[in-house]
Amino acid sequence: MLPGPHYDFFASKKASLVLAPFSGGQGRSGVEDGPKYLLKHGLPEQLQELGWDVAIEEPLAGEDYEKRNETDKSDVYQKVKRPQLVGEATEKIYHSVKKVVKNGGLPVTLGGDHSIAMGSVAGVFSEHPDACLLWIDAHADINTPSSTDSGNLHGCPVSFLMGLDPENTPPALKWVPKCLKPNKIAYIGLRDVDEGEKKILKEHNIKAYSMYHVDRYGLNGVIEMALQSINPDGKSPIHLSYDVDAVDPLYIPATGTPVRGGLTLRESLFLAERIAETGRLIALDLVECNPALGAHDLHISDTISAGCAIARCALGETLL
Ligand SMILES: NC(=[NH2+])NCCC[C@H](N)C(=O)O
Ligand SMILES: [Mn+2]
Ligand SMILES: [Mn+2]
Repeated sequence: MLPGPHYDFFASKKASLVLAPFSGGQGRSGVEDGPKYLLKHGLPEQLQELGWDVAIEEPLAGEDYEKRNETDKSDVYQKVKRPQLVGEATEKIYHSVKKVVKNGGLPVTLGGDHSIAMGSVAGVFSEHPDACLLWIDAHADINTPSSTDSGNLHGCPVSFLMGLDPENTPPALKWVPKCLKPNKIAYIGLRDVDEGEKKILKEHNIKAYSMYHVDRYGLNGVIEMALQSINPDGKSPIHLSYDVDAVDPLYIPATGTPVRGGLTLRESLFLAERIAETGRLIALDLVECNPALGAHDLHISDTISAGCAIARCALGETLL
């Protein structure tokens, strides 16, 4: 039977915006201003308008991570850049997200770069070990400390959550629990995957849908296949980790590692709507908006307004 429109996609409409103004997972400053811009654009009010109770959590308040990012050049472990900084920040985010979930809220973690998902995903999975993860991204972010070329930790969060390279894990990241099984993650939107990452994806038989698959089967088809593989009975809670660089830079230009040939704006929203429709969404990350990388104001407002729209769609805007 085909499901028609229905009501009540979210058990309780309590959301917490978990602010993660953090840039230490990569080298381009400005991404730490993502949360500030999203708030200024009215995200909290927009979600309230949709009937959500909106709280704000600031796990990183009171510590100047940006300053440390500039000054502490000794924070390197083998090839990995700033593990101490990333380790501390993500652990704080972990505790904050875990608390939100424990109290029955839906955490919307606003980055910052994608390294912060080590905190958000670990926080969600510690309360819901049966959850599954949809990773929307141009990149696979599954490099290990051994495979990374750039040394940037925003290219590695998935490998830490899976515990792929324990011998080379920097001490400051040892707190990250091995909580993600390879059959519980699927990717959509990939188009810039490193050779080492391709090997890892293949070795663990991870469901990875690239833009080729989006063209081949249509986005809806790809979402169905992804959900079928990570959530076959449709009962697992879903964590949606949304890197805005999955979207074509025509629509979201202000991001640190843009790659052409991405999702259209409409596709990017449909994806969020389709996950909302499952009624299983329990957490959302929205990462990699970098207002400093807009060439002019229109780039910034396009990026931030599309980011807000993705969050609204994931939280049910276009459902009844
Ligand atoms: N979250 C992101 N935008 N990640 C980009 C990662 C790029 C590249 N694969 C790296 O490991 O450095
Ligand atoms: Mn990316
Ligand atoms: Mn990413």
